[in-house]
Amino acid sequence: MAASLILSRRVSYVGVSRTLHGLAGNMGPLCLHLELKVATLVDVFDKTKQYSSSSGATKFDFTDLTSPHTWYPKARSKQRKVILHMGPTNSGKTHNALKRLESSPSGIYCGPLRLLAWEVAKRLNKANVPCDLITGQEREEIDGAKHTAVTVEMADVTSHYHCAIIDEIQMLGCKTRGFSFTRALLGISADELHLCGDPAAVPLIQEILKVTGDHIEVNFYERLSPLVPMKVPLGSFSNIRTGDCIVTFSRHKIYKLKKEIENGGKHLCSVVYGSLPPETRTRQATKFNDASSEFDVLVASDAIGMGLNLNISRIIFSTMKKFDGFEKRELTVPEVKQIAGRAGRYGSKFPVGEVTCLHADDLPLLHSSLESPSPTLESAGLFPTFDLMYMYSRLHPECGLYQILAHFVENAKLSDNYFIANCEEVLKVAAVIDELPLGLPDKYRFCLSPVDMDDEISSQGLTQFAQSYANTGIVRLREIFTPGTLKVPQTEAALKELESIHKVLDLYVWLSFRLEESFPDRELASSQKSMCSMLIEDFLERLGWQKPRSKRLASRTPLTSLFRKTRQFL
Ligand SMILES: Nc1ncnc2c1ncn2[C@@H]1O[C@H](COP(=O)(O)OP(=O)(O)OP(=O)(O)O)[C@@H](O)[C@H]1O
Ligand SMILES: [Mg+2]
Repeated sequence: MAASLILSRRVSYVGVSRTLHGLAGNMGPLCLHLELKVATLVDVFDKTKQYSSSSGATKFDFTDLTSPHTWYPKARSKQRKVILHMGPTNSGKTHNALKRLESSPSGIYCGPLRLLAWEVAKRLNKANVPCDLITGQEREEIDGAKHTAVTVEMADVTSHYHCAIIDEIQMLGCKTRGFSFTRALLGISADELHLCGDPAAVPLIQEILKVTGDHIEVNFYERLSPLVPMKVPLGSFSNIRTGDCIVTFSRHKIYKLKKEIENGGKHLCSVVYGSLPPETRTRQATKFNDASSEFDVLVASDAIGMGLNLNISRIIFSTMKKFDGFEKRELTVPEVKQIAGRAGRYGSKFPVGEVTCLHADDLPLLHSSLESPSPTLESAGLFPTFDLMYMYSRLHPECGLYQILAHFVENAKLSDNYFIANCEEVLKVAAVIDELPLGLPDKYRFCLSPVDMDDEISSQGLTQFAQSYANTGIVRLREIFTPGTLKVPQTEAALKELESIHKVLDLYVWLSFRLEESFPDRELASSQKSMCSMLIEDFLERLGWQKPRSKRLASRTPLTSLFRKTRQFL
């Protein structure tokens, strides 16, 4: 497997500030728009420079982030009607907001995940409302579309819409990605802005919007179908039944549980976890949902908490603790509710959901969490815009991006409603990228790419892409990747490697959308990404107990034909 990805140098980064640790692990697929063109920035800079250089004049403090609502003049030019749809999971919040979007002349849906953006684009197009899809790694344009479904980082704050939706708005409190939700909340220019999410976010949103002059309406929702917490634990895997979803928080445990359940000889398990390619997650979910498929049980991590429509009858927590990147801790109330709420989806074949734990000692925490309200959100994430960093860099040309970012993080002035985003992942990339002869916009772009620097293969991939780009201005995929060498993984370690290769290819596609001429092999990267997910899925089907070959084959497309199909794109 390693032969397929030729990564020459190891990544090393030092001096990442320990004070920047946050709760969430990954920065995720970020993409801030560079809202002002560089030429405009220079104009702005020249106007502001006089403040910072002349002795008696007031100094312009670039780290003053106390009025972020003023960063978005288009949104401030009108009074928006902001409609909050607040309630527990499965209460019809998104559905109602989407109804409004569908009937509006133009609009945008902003979701936290690619899977949600895909689902919304599909739903609108099916309803004969042409809808584009734009995520960090996809651009699907439909003729005549006036609607767009995006991942929140891609929200356009320079256009005007009749209707806009920000889904899972409570994520504005997320340590790493929250700032993208804040940006969308403050920056989207729309007549109507619909916000869907947890009621815990209501007071903070009201507080934030006090200064924007927007009109706010709050609608509270009730769950559409009952969710019943069980008094008895599952106890043994022999009690597993069709429609169950077992939740655990490590990849290794997911495979262990899948094997254990399948070895019982009664059920086959689909799996869903964060580092699986999103298209694989969707296909695993589809198999589980399909009543005629043999995959009738799901083993999943909290990646099922958002974004997938699943026919789950019962959620079973195998543990109430998870490792969050820093420590092993108990699940929080919102986490328990979000995951448990997946059982008994309204309109699915299991209209009543049940929830329990594998072990009896975990039941008290499950019950108390389900009965408690989520703690009220206190503040929203914020991140300095590129414009501010660029202007600061003009005054301090000796500073690399790492130093600029660290300066902003340490010195940012914020009002009580905001916290500065956890930039640890960004700083790790900055430390590597600062070594290369690149301008600030390029460095910033690489820093916001969806790279997992804790994954060795991914971080090496990013380093190599950036080095080639800095040295030659053009990055051919074949320099680091040999097509045709991917194989079905035989071990869990090989599977993990294939997932990482998928991430590197995904990163190439992401870069190709921002630096089109320098990353010309998008098609090859995309076809190899598809190949990775097919091989991963093949591994998943082979794992564990196997039904007689003839029956299994009937429900599967032979891998060889998939290979042939993919090769057509090479
Ligand atoms: N009025 C309705 N008519 C038909 N189906 C509905 C209606 N309201 C909701 N649904 C369906 O019920 C399911 C749950 O609705 P929805 O996704 O809007 O819930 P939600 O409150 O946004 O949940 P979550 O917090 O999990 O995102 C969806 O499959 C949706 O299509
Ligand atoms: Mg929803």
